[in-house]
Amino acid sequence: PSGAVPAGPAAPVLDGYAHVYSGKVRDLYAPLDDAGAPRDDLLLLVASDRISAFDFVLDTPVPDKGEVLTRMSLWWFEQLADLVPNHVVSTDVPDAVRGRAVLVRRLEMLPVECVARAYLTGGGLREYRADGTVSGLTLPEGLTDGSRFPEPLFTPSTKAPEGQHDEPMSYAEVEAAVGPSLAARARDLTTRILARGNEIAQARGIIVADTKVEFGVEADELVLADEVLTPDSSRFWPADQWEPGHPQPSFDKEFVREWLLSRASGWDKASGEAPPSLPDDVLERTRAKYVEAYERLTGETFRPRGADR
Ligand SMILES: CCOC(=O)Cn1cc(-c2ncnc(N)c2C#N)cn1
Repeated sequence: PSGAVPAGPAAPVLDGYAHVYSGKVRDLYAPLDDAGAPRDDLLLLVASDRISAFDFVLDTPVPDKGEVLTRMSLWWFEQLADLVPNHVVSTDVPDAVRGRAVLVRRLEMLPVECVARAYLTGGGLREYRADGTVSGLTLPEGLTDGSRFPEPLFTPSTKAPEGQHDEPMSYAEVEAAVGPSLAARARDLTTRILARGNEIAQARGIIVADTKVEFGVEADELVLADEVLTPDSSRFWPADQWEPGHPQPSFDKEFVREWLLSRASGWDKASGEAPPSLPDDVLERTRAKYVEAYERLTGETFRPRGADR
């Protein structure tokens, strides 16, 4: 395919597992059965230490990022267990991915990126400025970058092929894709997950501006899959710096973005070329932000379990 999206480091080979699919920063495997064939009832979801910025997967991993975000997602699954069942089976995973992989039930996934937004920014802001709506929903006048919505909005999108941007989906298109009942359930759950996420996160100094969740279906019930309320699936903003009217600083990616846009990087974003490698101090400060978000949210000290990889 054209475009400068780098292939990124190949997914590691895992004994006893078949590689199924790689996203920008995560890899999916199927466990092999005794006959060496991929099982069809389980998957291994592995979070790498890769970080993406400005739509590029950077070539310098952030130490412990995969483990911190896996542990954060597992914690959120627990916090949300009263609201929605999830796909988690176990964290008994190979040493090579210890701490940053989860064994999950393989589900029939909804063909919808279930996005909810509590604040106006990014693609939603562009749409609002163009025609006063977000995903077909009419909004009050006078909103600006970073404005908080009275209630989280359901703004679903398609699952675009690798390397392309997701396209907004109207609610009617979601109903056509999954039926009115599952569409209503998905909208209700996605907005409640973000509302609950902000109740918990804002009490700990973090705004979750928006989030993307994925659901599978099991016995006509929606099951929360993928990762949930992490800085990779959501926009995390430091609550004490929130000020509508301009782009908000990212809780976790601000150091990476600032350095890449600074003269020090020698990178010209407009060139379309892949960004340069990040210096160690930017990697370390970014790692510290992921650890800080985890410790603030969970109240637990982050202790790496993963073997030195
Ligand atoms: C590389 C990472 O890609 C993804 O996580 C997106 N994705 C999720 C599935 C999935 N498919 C069946 N059952 C599941 N429980 C899941 C999950 N999670 C497929 N792609």
